[in-house]
Amino acid sequence: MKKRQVTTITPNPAIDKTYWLEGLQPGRQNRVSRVRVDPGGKGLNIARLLKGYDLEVAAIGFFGGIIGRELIHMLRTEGVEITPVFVDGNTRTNTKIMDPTSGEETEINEPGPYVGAGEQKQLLQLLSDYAVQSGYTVFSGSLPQGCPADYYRDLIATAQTFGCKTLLDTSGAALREGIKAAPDLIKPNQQELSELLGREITTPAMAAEAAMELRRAYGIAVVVVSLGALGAVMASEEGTYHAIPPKVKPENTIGAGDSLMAGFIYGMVSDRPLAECLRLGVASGTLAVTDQATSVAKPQFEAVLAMEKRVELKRLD
Ligand SMILES: Nc1ncnc2c1ncn2[C@@H]1O[C@H](COP(=O)(O)OP(=O)(O)OP(=O)(O)O)[C@@H](O)[C@H]1O
Ligand SMILES: O=P(O)(O)OC[C@@]1(O)O[C@H](CO)[C@@H](O)[C@@H]1O
Repeated sequence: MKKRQVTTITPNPAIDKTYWLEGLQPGRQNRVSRVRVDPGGKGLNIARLLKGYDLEVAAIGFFGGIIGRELIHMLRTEGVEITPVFVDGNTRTNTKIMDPTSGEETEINEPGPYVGAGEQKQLLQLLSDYAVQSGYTVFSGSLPQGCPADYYRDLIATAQTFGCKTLLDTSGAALREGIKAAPDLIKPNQQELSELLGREITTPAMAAEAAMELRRAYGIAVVVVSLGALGAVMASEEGTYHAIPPKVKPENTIGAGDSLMAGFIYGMVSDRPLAECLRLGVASGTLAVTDQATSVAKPQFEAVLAMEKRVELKRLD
């Protein structure tokens, strides 16, 4: 019996600083009307959400400087078990600008501190310690400077040797290389999928076709493609599905993908059929966009269950 249900791996965590600013003017002085600060980084968002959903979860990643220590403090205050690999330099601050009138969201993400080969090895070792105790390992977000594009491939291969299920949510070269390790699940969004395949994916039907193609080409058991307000499609051995969310008023869609992942993982951990995991994932993602925080400030599973009832599930194959 594994001690922990889920371990999330966040190589490039962040503090998210969100500004509310009407009519951003590049090249001019801009004054914001409101600001909020949240812990950020995809894997840390997933860990906080899963903790809020009452799962046994641990988080590991690279942290540095004052911001890194502040971030660890914020997470521990919420009761998230976190084991850092410390690096020189400062954990990044990612700036998000919300325009309340247009609804436009602008993201300015820093590259993160430099992570050397020794620290990369330390995280690999730490992952072995956690993978042996965990049912699922979740690899999320961009890689910091210094990490090669195939770093996730090595991490995933290591977790697989301990019989862990591996889930990957990243973009660009890290995604292209990471899928070569055949993780159990990937969750690109529409843009990440288009970039990966080198062609524009614009409809749920195209996304479903592309998801099936990726399963076949790389031996990935489950491919979920998130499509913003259109929900998400999934290709799996249990069928191809589209989960469609209800219409909601979006407050902040940043981190919605992490909430989708958290809902989906909750479903997997509780042995639900994959179509139900997708429905829970879309419910959790949709709930997140109604919250002003990047991801969700105070995740509660009862709210996900209420939203789940409003998500329509369609079989596509
Ligand atoms: N405008 C919206 N209305 C309703 N639900 C939404 C909206 N935007 C996102 N969602 C929900 O959140 C899920 C994930 O959204 P999205 O595809 O934007 O993820 P993402 O691009 O990976 O997000 P991020 O990288 O910011 O975490 C969707 O599948 C859907 O359930
Ligand atoms: O730069 P990355 O690692 O791709 O994304 C980082 C990030 O934008 O993702 C999260 C939302 O999903 C935020 O908390 C965080 O700032």
